Amino acid sequence: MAASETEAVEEAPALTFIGYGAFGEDTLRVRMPTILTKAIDFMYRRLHAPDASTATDDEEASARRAIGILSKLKYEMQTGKPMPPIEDGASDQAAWNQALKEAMGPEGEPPRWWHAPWLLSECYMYRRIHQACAQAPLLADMDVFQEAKDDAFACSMESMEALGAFTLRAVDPEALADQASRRNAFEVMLQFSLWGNKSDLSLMAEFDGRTSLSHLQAGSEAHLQELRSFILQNDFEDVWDRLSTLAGARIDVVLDNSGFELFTDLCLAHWMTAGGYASTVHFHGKAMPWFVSDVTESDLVWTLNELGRQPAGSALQCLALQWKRFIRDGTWQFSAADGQTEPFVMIWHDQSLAKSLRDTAGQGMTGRRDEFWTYPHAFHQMAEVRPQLYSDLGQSQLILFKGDLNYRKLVGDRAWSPTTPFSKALQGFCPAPLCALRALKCNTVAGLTADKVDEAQAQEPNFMTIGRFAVVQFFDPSKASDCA
Ligand SMILES: O=P(O)(O)OC[C@H]1O[C@](O)(CO)[C@@H](O)[C@@H]1O
Ligand SMILES: [Mn+2]
Repeated sequence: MAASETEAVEEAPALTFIGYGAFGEDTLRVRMPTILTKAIDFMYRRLHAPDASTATDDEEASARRAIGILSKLKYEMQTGKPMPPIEDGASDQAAWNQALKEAMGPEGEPPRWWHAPWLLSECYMYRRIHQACAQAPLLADMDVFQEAKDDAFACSMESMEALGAFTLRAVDPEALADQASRRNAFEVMLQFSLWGNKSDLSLMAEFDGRTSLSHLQAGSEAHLQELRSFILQNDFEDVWDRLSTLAGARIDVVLDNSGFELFTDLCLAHWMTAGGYASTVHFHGKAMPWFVSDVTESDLVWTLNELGRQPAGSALQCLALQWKRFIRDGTWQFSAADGQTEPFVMIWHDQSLAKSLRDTAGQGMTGRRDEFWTYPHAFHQMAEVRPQLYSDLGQSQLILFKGDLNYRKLVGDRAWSPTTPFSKALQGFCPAPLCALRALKCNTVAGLTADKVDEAQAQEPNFMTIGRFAVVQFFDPSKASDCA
């Protein structure tokens, strides 16, 4: 039972969105325009790449138009202009424009940059980047953040090798035969997945994921011990108790960042599968490039293929082969199969595997991505806005939510008192037992004890936004009265 559940709890204040504050101001004033500039630069280089020389005049014109659209978007963002509706006719357009409508001013004026809630504003920028790319054939299936993702991946090889070797040892039947080593392995892998969240590219300058990753690789388990003191609420025992009850269950992982964090999540999923806790793992990725480093299905395929290209017999190559087997036999599915969204077929770069996977079509070959994960909505709105996804998640026996943005949506990005119980901050979102694994990068948090808040504040006044503190927070709806 998380400590804050037992503490006397003051009533949550009026539910207002978190203010921008210093960090939010920095995000809107510096980070987001920088990200837009890098996206524009990518588009410009794509337009002038050698293979674009065969582009038709129309294709060139639409790519130039995309650059113009993002340049205008940057001007609008920096001068507090209105945020116009989404108009590319995509399947998520209605949901997006409803969210924008709900953010209108008291006189019905459209939402404006700097005045609309931070969560909506930041999500909206990425949705507008997608809209600009979608109208240009030269850019339509490109990821404007791909280069940043590839760089981060290359810098993580040593950390991945360390964790990869640990994972192979942990999934060995001998290791799995011993309950104590199971518990230790789970604690280590859960922490790797937690701290893997520090490597998030939308923060680029703030804290270089690479340095924090190098810590993880240097004497990794010893270093995890040091990092433990930065976990402000650690419900590990609750999560371990829950996992220990599972056999052949469905476990869901709502992914966050590609690169090292994705690798830590796949290692953890592998261990939970090999340990018999899960017979299927559903991974939920993003339907478009999102917050620079979030996982799209092409990131997932690229990562598996990149790992598969490592030296034969290396830990990374062995893991990649096993993970592709999990996909082929349907043990691992990607994103929720809610029947409502178009299926995507895993496109594999190495044709041999593609052929064998095509031969076993239907066996884990298709997954479904759900567009809800790239809406601006808080998760307590899911049951109403995306009922099929909510009921699909209800089939899960444990859902892991990775990262800061997912956490913000779990607690509605509200200005909670940090000691408000996590269960209350979820505002009725409880499809299944869930665990949030989050490095704090934004000024909203719930479920902490007053002592821990005081301690963190004394240590670091900006503890909520510097990305050095984290939470492992568990919630089991069967133990709560107010579940939807
Ligand atoms: O990848 P994560 O952990 O979700 O972090 C994304 C976070 O970074 C920020 O974009 C800060 O720039 C936050 O607004 C957002 O919640
Ligand atoms: Mn992210």
